[in-house]
Amino acid sequence: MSLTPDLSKKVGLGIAPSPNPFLTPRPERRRTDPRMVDWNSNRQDRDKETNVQVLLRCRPLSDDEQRLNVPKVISCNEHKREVSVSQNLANKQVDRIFTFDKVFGPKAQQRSIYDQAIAPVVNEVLDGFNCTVFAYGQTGTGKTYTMEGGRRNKGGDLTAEAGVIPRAVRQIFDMLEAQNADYSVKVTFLELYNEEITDLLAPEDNSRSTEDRQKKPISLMEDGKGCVVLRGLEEEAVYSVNEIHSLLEQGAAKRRTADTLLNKHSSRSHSIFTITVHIKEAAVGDEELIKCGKLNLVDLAGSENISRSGAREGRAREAGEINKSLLTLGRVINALVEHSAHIPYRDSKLTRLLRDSLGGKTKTCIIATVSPSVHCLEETLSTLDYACRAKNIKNKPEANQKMSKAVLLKDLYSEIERMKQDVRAAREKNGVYIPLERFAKEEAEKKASKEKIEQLENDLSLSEKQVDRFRELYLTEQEQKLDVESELKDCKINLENSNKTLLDLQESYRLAITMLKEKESIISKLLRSENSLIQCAKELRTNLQSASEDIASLFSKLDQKDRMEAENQSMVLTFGSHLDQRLKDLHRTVLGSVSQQQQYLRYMEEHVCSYLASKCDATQALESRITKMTETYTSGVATLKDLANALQRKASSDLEQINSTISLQATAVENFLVTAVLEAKEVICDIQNSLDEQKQLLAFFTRQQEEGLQRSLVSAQVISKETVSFFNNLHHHASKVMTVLDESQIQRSNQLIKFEKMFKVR
Ligand SMILES: Nc1ncnc2c1ncn2[C@@H]1O[C@H](COP(=O)(O)OP(=O)(O)OP(=O)(O)O)[C@@H](O)[C@H]1O
Repeated sequence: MSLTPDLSKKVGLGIAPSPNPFLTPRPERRRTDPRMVDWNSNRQDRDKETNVQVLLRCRPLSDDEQRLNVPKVISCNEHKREVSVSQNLANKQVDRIFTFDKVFGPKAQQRSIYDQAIAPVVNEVLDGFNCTVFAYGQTGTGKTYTMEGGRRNKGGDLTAEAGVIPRAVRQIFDMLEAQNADYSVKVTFLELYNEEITDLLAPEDNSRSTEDRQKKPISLMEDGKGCVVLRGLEEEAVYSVNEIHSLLEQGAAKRRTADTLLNKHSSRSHSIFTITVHIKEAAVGDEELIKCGKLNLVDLAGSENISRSGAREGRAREAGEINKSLLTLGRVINALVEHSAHIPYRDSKLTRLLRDSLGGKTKTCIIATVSPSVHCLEETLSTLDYACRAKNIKNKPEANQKMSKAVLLKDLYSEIERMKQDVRAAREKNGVYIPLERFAKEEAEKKASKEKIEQLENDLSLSEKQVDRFRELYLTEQEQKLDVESELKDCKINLENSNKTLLDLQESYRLAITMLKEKESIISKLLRSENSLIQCAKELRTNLQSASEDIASLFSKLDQKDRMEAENQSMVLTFGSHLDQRLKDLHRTVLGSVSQQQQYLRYMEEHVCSYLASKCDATQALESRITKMTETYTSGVATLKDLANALQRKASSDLEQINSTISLQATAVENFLVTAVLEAKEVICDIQNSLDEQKQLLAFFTRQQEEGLQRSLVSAQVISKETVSFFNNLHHHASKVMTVLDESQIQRSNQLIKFEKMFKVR
């Protein structure tokens, strides 16, 4: 930004001079003057592009916000130079991260911001550069707090809350004093309100009304070389920090502020405080050089959401103007970032004033301020996007050309001389107070004008004739015009009324739209919750239906179970009676078979006894016979022995007789043996027969026994099979009933869990 105040009117008259004060000529003259020495003509320096530095400062929650527990959506990481914004988009937590050249969180102190970010900029000013620091952000986020500070500084002492401006002033003076250099410091302080520039340092004209005083306008012009000239802007020479502070307070008090919903002391205008420093440098040969640097400190009005700031009518128009100029600033930033052929600087006075700071030769630093509150999320995101884009703006900072002191002094002296002549003429004469030389010059100009006037008079008489002709025409036209005018007046009144109604309507329309939107959102929320309720009710109904169905099925299962149990009971009973019957039958059969067997056994016993008795008799008879035979045999053997002896004694005479007797005896023995054998055979046969009989009887008894046993076995098998099948059936039924009961138990517990869950959710 190169703001060039018009020096023709003032320049620090009446202020006590410093030990070595000097005043600089108009900067526009400096640029064009061929006598100036370009001591800084360093090509590399010229072509060096630097990005605009962007800092981000997040203010702490205000006392009111803390009391209301307003949630924070911003978190700052000063170390990483990052700011993250937490957003809730469609029920999703989304974090957006922005990176800046420096980030200062809510706890950052005024001093640390200044030392880290602004002090190096001020050093550049003292090195002969033009620098701009401007604060940008939503209303109430701390732009004025950052630039000017919280509380006013007492005397020359800086308080902890002192902002960028008082600290920069202090640094400039401290450094100049430390350098022990000859210097001059001048300041301007202007306000841009509703596209009108006013001088905040202009002395108050007590003859005017308060309203007129406040609205003393400054015209903004261009010198044809792209430099902005502010005609009528007071440039005050200052010699101490305190002087600047009092000027600042004076100017700040004149700034337009208002109480809005978002800031009790909201600045309604943009303000630019400019400090111009001229420093005498060490002589190069005979030449003494003057270095010039300029620091522009800009506090922009806050961008605001008109409905949220509660601005109405005049305030709303004012906010509209603020937003319009900031919008143009945004368009300029966009055009610079996109390297557009046309940069719309001329679209607002703000961008015309900041032209050199955005894409020009100035070193620029933007402090973007944001609030951490969730209520400011939309504006915060817009500020962060804005500031992020601004990081890409490239400036080509160039140090101001140094001037030789001789040239500067010559210019100053001639300026002073001209002013002195004016003062002298004013003191000495009455009437016209101008020097003779200028009087002669003006007389010649007057003569030329007179000649011109005569010629013009001739032209005028000719024209007058023409005018007469036209006058008639004009009169008729006039009458028509009067008619039209009265109509127009009516129309204007109507139009004004319509405009007023339109504005009212627009306002009420806007209000209605916002109310409608709010209502729509409430209705849509209600609809959504109604739908979800209906959905829940439907789900509950289906759940209840399924539950009642389950309960019915449970009941039917219980009935079935009862039925089965009754059936089982009756089955058990019939089985019991059946079993009882069968067991009785078995018992009877067993008893019958036992008695039969006993009978058989008794019969067998008897039979066997009789058989044994007969056998005993037969054996005894056989034994007696055998005994007899043995005796007979023994007697025969003895007889034979006797005979043999007799025979032996009779010798061989009786041999034949003996032989015959022997053969008789042998035959008798043989016969006896045959009969004995036959008898033995008979006995054996009898024994055999009786044994066979016994065998057959025993076989018969055994068969009968076997059959009886078989029958009882079969009936016992049948009974056991039936018992087994009955118990299997019983077991099967019981397991079925158990599984049914288990299933129903699981189902019921699942349903109960579901119900519980559903009721918990609701
Ligand atoms: N970093 C901070 N620390 C403490 N208080 C702050 C801070 N920033 C701002 N504030 C306080 O917040 C309030 C609003 O600040 P300020 O007036 O500076 O906002 P602004 O951005 O200039 O608003 P507007 O654009 O409406 O002028 C003031 O009371 C100020 O003291």
